[in-house]
Amino acid sequence: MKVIRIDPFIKVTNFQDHVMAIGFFDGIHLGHQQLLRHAKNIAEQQNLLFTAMTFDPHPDEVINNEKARNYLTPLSEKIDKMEKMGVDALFVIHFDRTFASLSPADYIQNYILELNTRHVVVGFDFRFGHKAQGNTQVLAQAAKQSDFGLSVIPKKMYDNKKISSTLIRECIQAGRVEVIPFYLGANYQIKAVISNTHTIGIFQLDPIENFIFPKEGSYNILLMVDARSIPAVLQCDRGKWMLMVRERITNHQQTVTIEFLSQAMVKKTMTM
Ligand SMILES: Cc1cc2nc3c(=O)[nH]c(=O)nc-3n(C[C@H](O)[C@H](O)[C@H](O)COP(=O)(O)O)c2cc1C
Ligand SMILES: Nc1ncnc2c1ncn2[C@@H]1O[C@H](COP(=O)(O)OP(=O)(O)O)[C@@H](O)[C@H]1O
Repeated sequence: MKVIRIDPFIKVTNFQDHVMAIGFFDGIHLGHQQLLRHAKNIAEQQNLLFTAMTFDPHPDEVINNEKARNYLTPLSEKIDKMEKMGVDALFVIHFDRTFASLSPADYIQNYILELNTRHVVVGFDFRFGHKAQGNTQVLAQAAKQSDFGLSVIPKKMYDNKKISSTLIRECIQAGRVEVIPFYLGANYQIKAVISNTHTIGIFQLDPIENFIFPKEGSYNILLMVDARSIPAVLQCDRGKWMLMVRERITNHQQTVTIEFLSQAMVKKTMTM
């Protein structure tokens, strides 16, 4: 998969005709997956490239001055997941105040038409352009006028609620990691580094990148390390994440993947 970063000083010209899914896509949850699969199908039917367009950082970091925002999928993780969804090229637009002030019409002209997009795929609640003035109706009008295709994907729900990255963030932050597969289609995963050994079987874990962490507590997890998947317990106490593993781990100071399964009932607090 090609990753094409776009900022106001980079203009992409002569891009191959393609079908483009647009959105922030934090988490690539089941709603996003439905949308991306639809775009992939159309690209295959029409023999076009399958692309996605996302933004970095999140508009709220720029517009609402939200500092050090955490993500379900920080950009590198999102790139991995997009590749797994079969995306041929991912446009990553540097989201800044200049970009945010583009009108819906200018966004369509500069970032849809000039990129040779033949078909656009968005969700029912997609908004774009200055003050989020553009919506699917504006896009539908432009599609008619400028002769590109448009698919608007209906709301994907679970348990009568719209599947959304906000909902998933709230569940994780509340420690309800066991419900995440219903929304994400998989357990919630983060990447971290085993930084320190305290006593045999107890290690300190330091987050890398800006992943959202569950609230303090104890969690049953799977630790992916040394090409193994090891059941373990992760406990957070006063901001420090400690890992209790029964098996031998040699891979210190390396990046590991932690998959959250459920909250653990741990009576005794670990001693550090
Ligand atoms: C050209 C452009 C300008 C935008 N300007 C604003 C803005 O002024 N205020 C805002 O809250 N969001 C703005 N957004 C963000 C969108 O509302 C929306 O969050 C973004 O397009 C990602 O779509 P999604 O949230 O459906 O994934 C803008 C988006 C685009 C593409
Ligand atoms: N549950 C859903 N069903 C259908 N489309 C969705 C759903 N959630 C998001 N989308 C669409 O996916 C794209 C990315 O949306 P985004 O705003 O990043 O997701 P979220 O609402 O989860 O934060 C947008 O086009 C949006 O309309």
